[in-house]
Amino acid sequence: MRANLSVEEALELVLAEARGEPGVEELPLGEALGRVLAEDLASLADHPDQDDTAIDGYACREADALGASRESPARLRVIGESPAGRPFRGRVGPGEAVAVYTGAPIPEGTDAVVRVEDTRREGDEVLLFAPASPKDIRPKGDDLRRGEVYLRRGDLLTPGRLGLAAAMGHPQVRVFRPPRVGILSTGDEVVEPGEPLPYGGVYNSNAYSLLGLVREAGGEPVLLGKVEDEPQRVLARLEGAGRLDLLLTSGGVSMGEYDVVRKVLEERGEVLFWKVKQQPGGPLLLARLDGLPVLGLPGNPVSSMVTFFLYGRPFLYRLLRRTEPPYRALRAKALTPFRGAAGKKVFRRGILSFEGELVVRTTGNQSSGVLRSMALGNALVVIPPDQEVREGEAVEAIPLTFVL
Ligand SMILES: Nc1nc2c(c(=O)[nH]1)N[C@H]1C(S)=C(S)[C@@H](COP(=O)(O)OP(=O)(O)OC[C@H]3O[C@@H](n4cnc5c(N)ncnc54)[C@H](O)[C@@H]3O)O[C@H]1N2
Ligand code: MOO
Repeated sequence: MRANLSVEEALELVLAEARGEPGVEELPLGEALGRVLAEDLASLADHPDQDDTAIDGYACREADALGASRESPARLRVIGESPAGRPFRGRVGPGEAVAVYTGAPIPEGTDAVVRVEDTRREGDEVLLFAPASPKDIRPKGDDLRRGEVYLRRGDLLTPGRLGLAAAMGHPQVRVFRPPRVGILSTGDEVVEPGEPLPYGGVYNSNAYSLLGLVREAGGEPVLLGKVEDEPQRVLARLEGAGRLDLLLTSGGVSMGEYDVVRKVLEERGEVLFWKVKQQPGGPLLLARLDGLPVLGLPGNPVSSMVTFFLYGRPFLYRLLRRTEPPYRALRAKALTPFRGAAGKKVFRRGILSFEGELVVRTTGNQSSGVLRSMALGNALVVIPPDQEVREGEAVEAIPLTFVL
């Protein structure tokens, strides 16, 4: 077992465990928002499928209205119209024009359009007060070309990408099934919300904050409840959980004597590392139990969230072949000081906002037991080992919400 790793070393070992293949299912487009594509998607059509007009107006030959103006308008004969969806099928000759509407194909024989505001209709004729121009013609395939891949395996289906899949002509898409992530809580003091709180008790917040983080990262949380003190029971609980891609345990990874999960992992599985030079989340543990990767998250509510975010989320992104990174760091100006720690990378909770520039301020009490910091904050402020951040200095801030 390795111990006292840097954040980077620990992440590498966690990612090396992400070897599974999530299943694949086909979904109607309308149900695929927030899912991850399991296939490359090529366009089934050109868009536009013909040269078309970007404006309402008249299509004609550019040569027929050169130099047209209020004072000397060009006069053309209107031989038809081409609304979107009912294109004009004939051929347009010299001195002729066709009324066109945004999105309609450019009629054969024309090479320019003039906007309706620069025209006046007089019966069968139209007066053009400005030259017709090719600049408002959108060439065939301007947006999408048939056969070209615009969405890739591993792309998250955002609203824009759902629309793009539809624009390419796909009624359904193949997406990855969300990896199943077991969440097992430990600790005799932990009780479920709704139960009476005994002396020294604490409500099980970790199960729900982790459930949220797992779902946000594209996984399917499987709540496994709380384990009692016997190793056999822990194993039985896991057997009843069905196939899992990752197991999260919360609590019982520090120095305590009463830690049944760590005992099970040490005796029945293989502990790959324990302890990372970071705060919060220092006692993080990575193990394998019958081939199942296990992240032993520290019990403190902030620590379990931060460690899942920094390691569990990248693990799920790797399984899902995600094309975007699991998080991005931004540079912001610190409006409050942030304390660092000797020999440890520190992740403080901050509120990131734009006030003429990106700025970040502390959420207040930074104790690992103060979950309010994660509820109030929207970013982790990263302080490298042995450093401090003073007010006004630039810091690295990682938004906790998804940034494309
Ligand atoms: N002598 C030492 N003590 C501690 C060390 C250390 O290195 N030496 N490390 C500290 C750090 S850092 C952390 S983080 C915690 C990690 O502790 P455990 O993972 O063993 O977790 P517990 O002791 O079971 O609980 C810690 C804390 O979190 C609360 N908790 C636990 N589970 C839940 C839950 N599901 N929902 C809400 N809150 C939970 C628990 O009541 C404790 O208050 O250890 C330090 N100690
Ligand atoms: O490092 Mo522990 O994770 O403070 O709270």
